[in-house]
Amino acid sequence: MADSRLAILSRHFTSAAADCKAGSGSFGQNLGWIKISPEVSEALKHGTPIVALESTIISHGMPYPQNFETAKELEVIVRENGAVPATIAILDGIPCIGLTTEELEILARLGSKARKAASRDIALVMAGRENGATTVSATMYLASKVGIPVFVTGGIGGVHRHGENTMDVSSDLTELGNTPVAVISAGIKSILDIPRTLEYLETQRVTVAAYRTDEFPAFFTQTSGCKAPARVESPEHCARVIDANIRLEQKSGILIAVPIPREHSASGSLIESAIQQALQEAREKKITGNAETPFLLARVNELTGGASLASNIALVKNNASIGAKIAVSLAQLQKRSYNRL
Ligand SMILES: O=c1[nH]cc([C@@H]2O[C@H](COP(=O)(O)O)[C@@H](O)[C@H]2O)c(=O)[nH]1
Repeated sequence: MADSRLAILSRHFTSAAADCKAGSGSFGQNLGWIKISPEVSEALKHGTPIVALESTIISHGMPYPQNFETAKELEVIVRENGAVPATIAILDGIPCIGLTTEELEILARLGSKARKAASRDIALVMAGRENGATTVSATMYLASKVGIPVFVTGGIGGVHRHGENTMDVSSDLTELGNTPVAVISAGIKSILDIPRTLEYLETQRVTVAAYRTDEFPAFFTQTSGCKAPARVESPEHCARVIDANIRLEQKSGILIAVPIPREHSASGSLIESAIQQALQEAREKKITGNAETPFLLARVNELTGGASLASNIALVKNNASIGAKIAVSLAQLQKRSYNRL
């Protein structure tokens, strides 16, 4: 129900934002564990569309200074499309919803010195007063805590190749099964096992749809050889799916997979052979667990002479523009429902 959605939003807002005395940047007495930027706090209060953005992509996904430039550009794109950006990270042990440019730069310069923080790591990073770059799972969790239903990233984690033996399955997938946030991504990299990832998402009750295509995209390439479980046609269509998920009070999330724009996917086969080589090297060097994705991303970028980084940046920007339009449509839909009450 729209009213319950609004009630949830307002509960989240009053408990997290108001108690945090959002706007002053100081911490509240009750829930003094999270900091919401004044701009995001205002947007939450007024039902202005917001797009959550993750921070592992900044620290571990790209090198400095391209990571800093991209992080700033993503926020500009979100704004140009009518939404408020909320980059999420943990700074000095405090989960932050909405970062200043200075904070974005701190994270970008820290790179892999920041801890790659998945959901399970949030408590550890807080307790240790560390800096944590949030992955898809941790960003989803924190976004949902404050009532942000739309989140843009590049790619999500998945079932790793040979996952049937190693059990290496990203917690992004289980978080998607447990947290009602819509993740807008370019699909899943072919460094992962895409068919098994789609199976696992089904098991987790995650709604998965590809944007204006029948095929599930593979991050650097528009195609993966896997049929998408469903297809969505427009930001309005995505917003209706998200709105329905909220009305149903589903606990699970939504994955919207947006193919990389064709002009940036040209180097797909070059990237694919680099991926094969990087996977081989990871096996030889016995690089596993949460170190594997950053290793593969960096190595593929080296092997492609920077082409993969350029594609990566292009697809995230495309996702940011579509994600912001989805957030705008969703906010309009919810306002219309609210006005009818
Ligand atoms: O193309 C990318 N895929 C994944 C990541 C990051 O890696 C995380 C998944 O890591 P793992 O496979 O260790 O769960 C994602 O949530 C995201 O933050 C990234 O930067 N770029």
